[in-house]
Amino acid sequence: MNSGETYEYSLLTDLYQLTMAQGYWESGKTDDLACFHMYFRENPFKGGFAVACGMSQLAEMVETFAFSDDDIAYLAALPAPGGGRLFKQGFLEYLRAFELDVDIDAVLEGTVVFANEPLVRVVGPIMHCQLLETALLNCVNFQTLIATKAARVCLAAADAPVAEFGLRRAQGAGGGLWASRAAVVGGCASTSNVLAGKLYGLPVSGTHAHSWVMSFPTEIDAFRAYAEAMPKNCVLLVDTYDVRQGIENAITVGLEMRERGDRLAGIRIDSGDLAWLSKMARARLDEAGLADCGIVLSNDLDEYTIQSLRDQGASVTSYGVGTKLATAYDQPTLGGVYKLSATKNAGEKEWRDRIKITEQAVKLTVPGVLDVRRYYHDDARLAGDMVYDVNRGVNKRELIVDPADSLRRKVLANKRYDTLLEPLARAGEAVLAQDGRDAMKAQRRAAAQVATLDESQKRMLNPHSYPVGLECGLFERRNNLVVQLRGIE
Ligand SMILES: Nc1ncnc2c1ncn2[C@@H]1O[C@H](COP(=O)(O)OP(=O)(O)OP(=O)(O)O)[C@@H](O)[C@H]1O
Ligand SMILES: O=P(O)(O)OC[C@H]1O[C@H](OP(=O)(O)OP(=O)(O)O)[C@H](O)[C@@H]1O
Ligand SMILES: O=C(O)c1cccnc1
Repeated sequence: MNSGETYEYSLLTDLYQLTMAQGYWESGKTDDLACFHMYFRENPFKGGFAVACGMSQLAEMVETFAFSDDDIAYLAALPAPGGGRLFKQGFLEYLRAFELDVDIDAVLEGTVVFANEPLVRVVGPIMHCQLLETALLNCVNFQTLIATKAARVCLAAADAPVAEFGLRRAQGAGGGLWASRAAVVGGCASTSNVLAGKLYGLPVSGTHAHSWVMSFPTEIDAFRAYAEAMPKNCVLLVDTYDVRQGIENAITVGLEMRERGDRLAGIRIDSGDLAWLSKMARARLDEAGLADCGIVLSNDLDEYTIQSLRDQGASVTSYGVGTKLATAYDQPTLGGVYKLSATKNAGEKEWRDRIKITEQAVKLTVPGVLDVRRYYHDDARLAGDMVYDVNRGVNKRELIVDPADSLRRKVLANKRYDTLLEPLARAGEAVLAQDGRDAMKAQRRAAAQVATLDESQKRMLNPHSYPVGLECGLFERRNNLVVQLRGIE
C-alpha cells in the first residue's frame, strides 16, 4: 500500500528529534536500548472506547524510512541560531547510512482500545525510537480519532449505512486521505473520496450536487438528465428549490425509469427538518409505488443529530456524513503520547525501569516493557484489560488495579484472555502482513469488537468506564519507584 503522496517520513519529524539524535551519536549512546509506548489518557469524545487505526501507515513508514542524499543536503544547509551549521558532517554521514533497527508491536487496526493502555510498543536503540516518535504519533493519533468518530456515528445510525463525505472540509490532502480510510475502518460503508478508494481499496459512492440541478432550466430536466446519465446509480437531490416539489419531480422520473427497466435508487434531502421531511418523502414515495426508492439524509450530521433523527422516527435508508466526521469537529486531537518506560544500556542484561513523575497522578507514566491482556466473560463480553510487564510474571489472582483510584480493583483469574500487541516490525523490517493492513478487514474487526462491548460502554452520554488496570505487581513497582525518586523512603 502506498499513501499516494511522496512522504519523507524520516524528515516528517520535529527538529528536536534530530538534534537529540546528534546528541546520542556524539555521546556514544547509539547502542543504548529503549522501550517506548504510545497510549492516550482519555477516551475521545467523552466516549467509552476508541477504535485503533494508523498501524498500516506506520508499517509503510518503517518500510520507507531512510535519509536520501537530498534530505542530507537539506539538513547540512540548516544554520545554527548561534552561528555555523546545526548538524555536524560526521553525524550527517551517519544518517546517510542509517538503517532503522526497531521492533514494533501494535494492536491491529480496528481493535477496540481504551485510555491508558499501550497501542504501540517500540523497542530499539533510543535514537531510532525517537526518530520515529513524531510521525508515529501523527498517524496513530489522527486515524484513531477519526476511526472512533466513525464508529460512534455508525453506532448511532444502527442498520443504516453511512457514507463518508468529508474530503472538501478535511485538513488538507493527507488529512483527507487518511480520514477517509479511518472512517471506513471505523464503520462507514463507503467514501466519496476517489483517491482514497483507489489507494486503500475502499468502496466509493456518491449522489449529485445542487449545482447539477441549478445548471438546468428546471429541476425535472436535471433529474431526467441524471437518470439518463446514471441509470444504475441514480440518487436525486430533492432540496435545491422546494423539497415537496423535488419529491414529486423525483417520483415522476422514478416512474419513467421503471418504464425503461431501470430503478430510482434514492433521493437525498440536505436541508430543513430532516425527520419530518424524510417521513413525508417516505409516505409519498410509497403511495406512488416507489417503496424500493431509498432516502439519503445529509447536512451537518454527527452521532448526536443522527441519534435524534432516529428518536424522531426519521425514515432513512442511509446517511451522508462529512465535515463533523472527517475533521473530528468536537475534538480536534486524540492527545496520544509516546513515553519512555525502560532502558537497557550496552552491556546490561536487564531492562531498567524508567518513569516520569509528576504531581498529576494521570500523567505518571508506567515503567517496564508492556503488553495488554484482554479478559473475556464466558459470553464473550469484555471483562477487563490488564497492562503488564512481559518480562515479569503476572500475579496469581490476576488482579488489576486502577492507577487513578487504587481502591478500584478487579480479579480476572480463570477467565479467557488474549494479548493485544502483535508484531508490526522486527529489526527495522515491517512484518505486518498484507492481511493486517487491509482496511476492510480492519472494518470487520472493529464491527465485531464494538459488538462485544456492553451497551453501557457504547452510550454517547456518560458511558460506563471499562476496567483497564495495572497488573498488581506492576502497580506496586511503580509506587515504589515514585517513592524512591521523590526520596521519601
Ligand atoms: N429533525 C431534526 N432534528 C434534529 N436536528 C435536525 C433535524 N433536521 C435537521 N437537523 C439538523 O439541524 C441543522 C440544520 O442546520 P441549518 O439550519 O443550517 O440547515 P438548513 O437551513 O436546513 O440547511 P442549509 O443552511 O444547509 O441550506 C443541521 O445540522 C441538521 O443536521
Ligand atoms: O454537511 P456535511 O456533513 O459536511 O456533508 C457534506 C455536505 O457537503 C455538501 O454540501 P456543500 O459543500 O455544497 O455545502 P452546503 O452544506 O453548504 O450545502 C453536501 O450537500 C453536504 O451537505
Ligand atoms: O455524493 C454526495 O452526495 C456528496 C459528496 C461529497 C459531499 N457532499 C455530498
